[in-house]
Amino acid sequence: MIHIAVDIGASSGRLVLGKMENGKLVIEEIHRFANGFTTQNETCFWDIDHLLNEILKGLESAKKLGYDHCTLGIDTWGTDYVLLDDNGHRVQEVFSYRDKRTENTIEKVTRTLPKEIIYQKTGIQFLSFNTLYQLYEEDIKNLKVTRNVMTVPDYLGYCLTGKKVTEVTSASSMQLLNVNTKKFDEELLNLIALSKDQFPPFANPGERLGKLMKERFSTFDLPNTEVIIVASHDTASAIVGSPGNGEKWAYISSGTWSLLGIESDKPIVNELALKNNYTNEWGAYGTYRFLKNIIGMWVIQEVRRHLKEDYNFEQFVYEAEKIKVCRQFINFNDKRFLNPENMIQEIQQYCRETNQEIPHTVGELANCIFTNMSIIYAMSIRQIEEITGKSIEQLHIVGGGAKNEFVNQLTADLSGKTIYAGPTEATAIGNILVQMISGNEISDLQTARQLIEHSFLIKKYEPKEKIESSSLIEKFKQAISMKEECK
Ligand SMILES: Nc1ncnc2c1ncn2[C@@H]1O[C@H](COP(=O)(O)OP(=O)(O)OP(=O)(O)O)[C@@H](O)[C@H]1O
Ligand SMILES: C[C@H](O)[C@H](O)[C@@H](O)C(=O)CO
Ligand SMILES: [Mg+2]
Repeated sequence: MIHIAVDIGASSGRLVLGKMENGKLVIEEIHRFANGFTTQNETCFWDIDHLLNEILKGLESAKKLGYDHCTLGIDTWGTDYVLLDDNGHRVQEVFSYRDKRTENTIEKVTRTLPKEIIYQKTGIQFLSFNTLYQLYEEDIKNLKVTRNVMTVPDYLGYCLTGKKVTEVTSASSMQLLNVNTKKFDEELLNLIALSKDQFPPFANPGERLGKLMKERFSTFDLPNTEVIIVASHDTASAIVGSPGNGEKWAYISSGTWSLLGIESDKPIVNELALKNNYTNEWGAYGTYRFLKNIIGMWVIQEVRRHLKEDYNFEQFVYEAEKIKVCRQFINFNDKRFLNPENMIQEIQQYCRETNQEIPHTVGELANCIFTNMSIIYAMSIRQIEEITGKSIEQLHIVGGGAKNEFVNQLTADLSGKTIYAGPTEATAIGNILVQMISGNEISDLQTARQLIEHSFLIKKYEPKEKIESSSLIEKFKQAISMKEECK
């Protein structure tokens, strides 16, 4: 049986075909396209119709390759949503989470319901763009004509099949689900004037969504395509696709964001987790994604966009490696880096404000980003160990960022952990594996992960250079706290 993963991240989308061959999982990328939001009148939107079109182009490629029988799973980035009217039409364009309208919404909402209570209820980290805050800022006129609120992957599934569901791994990131009752939280819904009936019924990864609507997609249709509900939040699929084994592993899903955390069989909701802003998003098969959003490779993507010359990511790594020493300490998780006008100028301005050397060259900029990212990774690993009281032995870095050898080695050196880098398409792989488990081709998650280890190249990095990580992390902490005081 052939399976197709539709995996759409914030910077790129792809359709990846997966099948078993000689006891191994073999994948083939059949279509890739760029993704990104557009800014009109200072408002940031996704082009959802473009995404749908690209999915159809990918299906056409599959058909050209001779496939006519497959299952299909869709995952995308999280927290954004689509409002649908009574006719199933979009009420408005789909906002990007980087839109500035929610910049100060957490403060507004938590005046009514304190952070501690929201965290006790949801176990979800406070990010300015969680769906809760986006819906809080929504135009009431639009909400009045809204029949359904759907996440982006669920909406794309609806466009293909006509079936509406609320898949739980994406839904949990809304910060509207109660982690204790496992239902929508009425008090949170009241804050945004919505009722639970406006959300389609819950569905879990592995359930069947339905066949492609033939009447709508007659030219693109593979005659027997069935859409399977996968872990539709791309991070949840990436974690399914991470070949961790045992109890002592952590992961970084490294793409536009870096999602660093552990898989837990129960939510971890306590004071320390709240203080350090860790989330308990729901994962596939009853797991929890205890993790933290780190700003990730978005920073280098934006530097690349603003450079006059065209650089590729290999060149950034090459140039960064030439400069060994860390010259700046920057808290890239500060909200000023979420969507600045010009990332290069924002970094330089931060350095000016903090009396640090200003990075100018491509190598200096890349080194400063990659080094600080590795420091944040090492610090976060320590935080998780402190919160859980358990030590981590292996760190799996998956996603496009796993190709960054400089960050991989530096993270090993700074954290003292063994790093396993790859697969770089862990998200698409996790998407495919859920389809395979659903079709009884694989028995369970553990077997799926063994299959990944057996099928893909995973590169190991041992801590080698003795870096005074504690002193570097201390310097970073000091620089950050000085900056906090300056605010
Ligand atoms: N050859 C390379 N060397 C180093 N880094 C690379 C290379 N190729 C890609 N990357 C990194 O991978 C990132 C993109 O990763 P990926 O394709 O997993 O992201 P995505 O799926 O679009 O985003 P999301 O996090 O939303 O899923 C780039 O920003 C870049 O930093
Ligand atoms: C906002 C991000 O999309 C989200 O938190 C993250 O999990 C993601 O989807 C990364 O692709
Ligand atoms: Mg991705």
